[in-house]
Amino acid sequence: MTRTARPRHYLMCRPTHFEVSYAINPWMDPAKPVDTALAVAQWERLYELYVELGHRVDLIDPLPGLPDMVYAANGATVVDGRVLGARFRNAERAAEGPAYLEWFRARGFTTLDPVHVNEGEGDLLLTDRYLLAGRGFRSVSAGHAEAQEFLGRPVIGLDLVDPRFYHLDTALSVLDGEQIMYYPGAFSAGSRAVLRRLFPDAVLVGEEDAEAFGLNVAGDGLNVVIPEPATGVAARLRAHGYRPIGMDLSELLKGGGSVKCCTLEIREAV
Ligand SMILES: CN(C)C(=N)NCCC[C@H](N)C(=O)O
Repeated sequence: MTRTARPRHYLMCRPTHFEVSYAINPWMDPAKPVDTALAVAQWERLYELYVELGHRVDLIDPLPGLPDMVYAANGATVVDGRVLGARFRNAERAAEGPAYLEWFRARGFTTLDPVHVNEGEGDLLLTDRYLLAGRGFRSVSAGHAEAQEFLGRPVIGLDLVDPRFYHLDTALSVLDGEQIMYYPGAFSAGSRAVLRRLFPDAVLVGEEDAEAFGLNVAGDGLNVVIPEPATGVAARLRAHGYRPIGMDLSELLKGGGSVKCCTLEIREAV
């Protein structure tokens, strides 16, 4: 199958203040040392790769005291130029929502400051037809309803059941249009049945690749940027006509995030 790359518009946040000073997911261990300079260098390679691939990348200023702000995907959800702000479950990240929302407000986007918890594109992933919405660990069903009402896309709620895969974007990725890739073990039996029904041609990934954050990827329809250790995902993607590009984001993995987490997609009004 012929795949076509389409330039994307991303928002990223340099990990200037990155550290692991608290633990809100099973990957985080404040006792393990973090090399912030290495995190910045790895992040910069990701930024440069996006620019080389022809994507537009805007930057938001990192704020001291918000080490997880590098995970820009959690900062908002942007569809048709409408920006649904994030409301975080954990107090440690609460100030990130308003910071991201202000960035969009200052640039003239239509914004909504949400009432209910949703952790941006960490849990809300857009296909051509649906807004796939994770819940169970962070975002809640009322947050999904708020997303549907504001963004005008039908929400499909999906129950996450494995704490290692606490955000939807650790367990599922949208590769292009209606093509998704996911790790079935991260979902409840009912949600697996929903996914099979809606996406019979999905690419399925095993536990080892999911654990290597192989579903936390950013694609443009042809190129798919993936964490380097997810070699099984690379092979699956190649077999489906995509061009996987591996990146080393080992330091950012210590906070429980990888490629997709660092990448918020800005979908302008058409
Ligand atoms: C792929 N994932 C999980 C993300 N979209 N974001 C990473 C958030 C990491 C942060 N320490 C937290 O636990 O919230």
